[in-house]
Amino acid sequence: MGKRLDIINSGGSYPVEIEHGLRFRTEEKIRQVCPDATSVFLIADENAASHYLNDVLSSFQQPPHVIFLQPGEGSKSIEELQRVLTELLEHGADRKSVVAALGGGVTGDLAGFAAAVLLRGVSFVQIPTTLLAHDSSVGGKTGINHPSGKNLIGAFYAPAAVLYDPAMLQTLPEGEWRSGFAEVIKHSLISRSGFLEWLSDNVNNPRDLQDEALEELLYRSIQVKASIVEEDEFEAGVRAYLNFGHTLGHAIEAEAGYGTWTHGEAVALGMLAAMHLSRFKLQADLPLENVKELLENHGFQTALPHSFDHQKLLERMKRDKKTEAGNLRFVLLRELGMPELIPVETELVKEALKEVTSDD
Ligand SMILES: NC(=O)c1ccc[n+]([C@@H]2O[C@H](COP(=O)([O-])OP(=O)(O)OC[C@H]3O[C@@H](n4cnc5c(N)ncnc54)[C@H](O)[C@@H]3O)[C@@H](O)[C@H]2O)c1
Ligand SMILES: O=C(O)C(=O)C[C@@H](O)[C@H](O)[C@H](O)COP(=O)(O)O
Ligand SMILES: [Zn+2]
Repeated sequence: MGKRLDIINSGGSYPVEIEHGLRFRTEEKIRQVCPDATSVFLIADENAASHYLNDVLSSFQQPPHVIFLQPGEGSKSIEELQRVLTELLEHGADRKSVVAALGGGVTGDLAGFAAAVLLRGVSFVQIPTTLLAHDSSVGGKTGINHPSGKNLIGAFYAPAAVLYDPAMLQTLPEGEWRSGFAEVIKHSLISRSGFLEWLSDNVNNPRDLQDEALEELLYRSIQVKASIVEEDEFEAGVRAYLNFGHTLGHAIEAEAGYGTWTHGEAVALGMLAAMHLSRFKLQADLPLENVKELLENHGFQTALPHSFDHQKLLERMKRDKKTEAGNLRFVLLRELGMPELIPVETELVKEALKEVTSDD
């Protein structure tokens, strides 16, 4: 049992290990990739820590210093970054210290950015505890939010290792399984690897998957991401495809107030809007109703509530990192599995917003 991928990047490569029970071997695994580490600092989401911190700590001979993070998107802030950096410095972090993130995407993004800027960079290890973090822990995007928009401050900073123990997902609330599954669906829609077919044949509810089947799901979804980030680590081209659904998704998250919508819920609606845009702009013949039904079957909201002001969403979208010279660019699908990054006229975006807005 257990699976491993090695992600090749500009720094060499790093392992992504997926194995039930891996949390009990955390120190050994960190030492394998950082043999001369002077100390380990664990940045831990409070909810994840309440279930798994003792297991992780039991793997250490010398217990690491633990910095707790309050659960929620609000922790991806400049204030929390400052607090974490201060605590790392006050507890003697040096250039050979290792920062390890125990939690979901929020913890990984914040801790990774702290590791990237602390003393101009210390080693970083991801210990993901959510389904969504199969996406966020791989590829080296780290960062925090700004009141203007999601992830507007950050750095590409690859982990030294990703230590994924899927047994830790068992305590995830329903909505967090759903949120993570949106990124699984995203990977399936942008890839021609047969993942979409595999998913519909093998996964009814990700929560019901037993040990090996869950490892297989994570492995296959990470494989899609890995092949893209290996080709384009710093998003000069094809990596933007991983942003399918995120132009509107990020705008929804920021406009609703960080944490009101989960990342995955917002991305799911963003994917539907991007598919409408693909119809308008590329005359793409996409199975939109099937994808909508798939999302509904997994409990996603597929209609944008009337409370969202379309003009405000548009203004948010214009601050997206893909925007160039004020022109919105979207990841569209020419057909399933064939994403492209395309400039889109504001009028078409308004039409797509109307298409996804709730009738009642
Ligand atoms: N860096 C990237 O490439 C990338 C990719 C996708 C998403 N993201 C970012 O990731 C974030 C979302 O990540 P997330 O969905 O993991 O959210 P999260 O980190 O906020 O975790 C979701 C919730 O689950 C709780 N939790 C975590 N692990 C748990 C466990 N094992 N048992 C019970 N509860 C647990 C947390 O306390 C939190 O309440 C967003 O900020 C998004 O922008 C980053
Ligand atoms: O890894 C990537 O590249 C992604 O775009 C993955 C996304 O799922 C993720 O939400 C990412 O944080 C978005 O990046 P951003 O550059 O749009 O902030
Ligand atoms: Zn995402």
